Parts: sequence; structure tokens; C-alpha cells
Amino acid sequence: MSEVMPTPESEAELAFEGALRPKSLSEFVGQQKVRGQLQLLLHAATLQNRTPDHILLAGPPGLGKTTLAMIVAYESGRPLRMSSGPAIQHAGDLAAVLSSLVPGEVLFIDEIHRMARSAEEMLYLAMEDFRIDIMVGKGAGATSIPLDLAPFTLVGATTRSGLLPNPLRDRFGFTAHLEFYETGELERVLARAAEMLELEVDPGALTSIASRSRGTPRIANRLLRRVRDYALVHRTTAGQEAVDAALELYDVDELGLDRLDRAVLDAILTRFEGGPVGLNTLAVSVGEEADTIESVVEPFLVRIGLLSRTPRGRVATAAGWRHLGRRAAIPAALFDDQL
Ligand SMILES: Nc1ncnc2c1ncn2[C@@H]1O[C@H](COP(=O)(O)OP(=O)(O)OP(=O)(O)O)[C@@H](O)[C@H]1O
Repeated sequence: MSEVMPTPESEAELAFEGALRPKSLSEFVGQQKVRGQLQLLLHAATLQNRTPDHILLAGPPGLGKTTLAMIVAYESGRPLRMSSGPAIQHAGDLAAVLSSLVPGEVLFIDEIHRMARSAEEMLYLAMEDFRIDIMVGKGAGATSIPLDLAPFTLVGATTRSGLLPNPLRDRFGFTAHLEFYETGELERVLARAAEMLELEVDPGALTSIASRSRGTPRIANRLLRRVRDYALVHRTTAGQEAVDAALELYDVDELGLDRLDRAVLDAILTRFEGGPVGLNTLAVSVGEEADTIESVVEPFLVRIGLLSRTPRGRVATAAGWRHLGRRAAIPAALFDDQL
């Protein structure tokens, strides 16, 4: 008798994410402006029977960049090739991908800011003229052989658009800036997910999960999964009590801050008297990558008004002090900034 192997948790999470991905623009919740912009761009390309312009998707993780890239391919009826910046460490890696694209294919490069410099330069020409120059040989005898490419649409995604060199940024026909979602929008994301998972959740509980999801659909769906686990294990309904218990267990507070968000805020208050403190110093003090603090933690803390970025560094706001239950030592930097 064959034994059924359980699915590893990480795979189950991925399958869960994949199953919940909206397939079309009409199923995609929120980001109304970006949806309208994309719709126009895709429609115009269809009317002219050409490949859509290259698209850059910028914004914090989990807001739907990969999902939108898939939607661009789906809506324009074109095949999709997926790659990522860290996988492109040499110009040759990119040449291999580009030269094997079929006409009209959508090429998605996630974390495009992490691609090798030499590949970036190759991409400029590829995006503009659908052509690359392959270098053959070394030193004085090196020659470049031009290679024509099939026309394609590049969809790049980045959490750090500021790191992209201008020549690359300028070659995108359109840059979509994804914003954090409102609670009402996340409620819709969650209601759709609950329905697809055939999970009964009280409407009040959905609102509560939505308001504690850092404005991020990926986090909303993940918290829903934890609430479902709690209800399953404790044989209870997925109501407010299950939400409070599950989120407390996973260190998600009433504003949706997680352990790292609080560690960053706490370090600014406790070790640097509210700031200003530089990014690298802050990263070392919480033992985290500066990149993660800048692209994941800060945008959310700034958005909900607990942190402000000043030319001299990061400063906790009065609301930041209050959130961690501290009395502000009235940092001088706050006055400097708010006068
Ligand atoms: N607007 C949306 N409506 C419904 N679900 C969404 C939406 N945006 C994202 N999601 C869900 O959130 C999850 C994460 O989305 P996605 O992988 O597209 O984010 P991302 O921005 O590409 O993240 P990363 O930068 O980490 O790759 C997906 O499972 C998707 O189902």
C-alpha cells in the first residue's frame, strides 16, 4: 500500500497563494488607478495588433505585482515567461532568456533592481530595438554579433524603484505605483478567499483581519489561513474570538504591526531616543537587512503615521511613541521637522 506524503507547509502556502490569485483585471481588487491605466494600455495594443509597451510595477512586497504580470499576459492572450533579478547574474543569463522568447511573449522579471549591471545594459537595447549584441572572444580580438529578438513585453517588478538606473526606468512605457490597500478593499480580498476556500467567517471577523493586515493582500490571506487553523484546532467558528487568539499567538498587534515592525519602532525609541537614526545603524541594531527595513517595514510605519523619514534619518512620531505605550521624550528632531 502506498503511503501518502503530507504536503510540506511551505508548498501548501504557495499553492494557497496561487489558488487565490485573481486571473483577470476585473477580479483584481483595489488599485483602481493602476487597473484603469493597464486596461487602456492593453486595449490600445490590441486595437493596433502590437505587443503592449513595457511595464514597471513598483511597490512593497505582497501588493500584487506578480499577480498583475500574470494578468497582463492573460488579458492580452500572450504566453508568460517568469524570471527574477537574482537569477540574472551575467549578461549571458539574460541573453539566454531573451533569445528564446516567442513573438509577443510577456517576460516578467521580479526584483529587477537585483539584476547584474552588465545584464541591465543588454536590456536597454533589447527593450528599445528588440536586439542584443552578443560579445564573442576577449580582449583586442573581441567582436560583437548582433542578434534580432522576437518582439516582447517586459514586465519588471521592484520593491526599490529608486535603485533602478534612469536609462532602464525611462525605457518602460508605464510605471504602476502600487499603494497599500484600504481596509474595505482587503475585506473584499478576504471575502473572495474565504468563499474560494469554502470557509465560513463572520463579517466582523473579516473586517478585523483586514484592519490588521498591513494594507497587504498577501498578509490578509496568510492571517485568514491562521484563523482558519485556529478555528479548526479549537473546533470553533472563525469569529472574532478566533481572530484575536490567532493574531495574538502570531504577534500581530491591533494596528497590524508584526514582531519586526515593533522591534524597529522600539529600537528607535529605546536606543536612539526617538531618532533621528540612519538606516544602516537601525538595521544593525535590530539584526535585519537594511533592504528589508527600507522596503518592507518603513513604508508601512510611515503610511500609518508612526514613523517619519527626515533628511537626518528616521524619527518616531508622537503616535509612534503612544503606540508602544511610551511617553515621548519630545525629541528635538520632531520639533525641527514639524515647525
Ligand atoms: N488586488 C488583489 N486582489 C486579490 N488578491 C490579491 C491582490 N493582490 C494580491 N493578491 C493576493 O496576494 C498574494 C500576493 O500577491 P503577489 O504575489 O502578486 O504580490 P507581489 O507584489 O508580487 O509580492 P512580491 O513583491 O513579494 O513578489 C497573491 O496570492 C494574490 O492572490
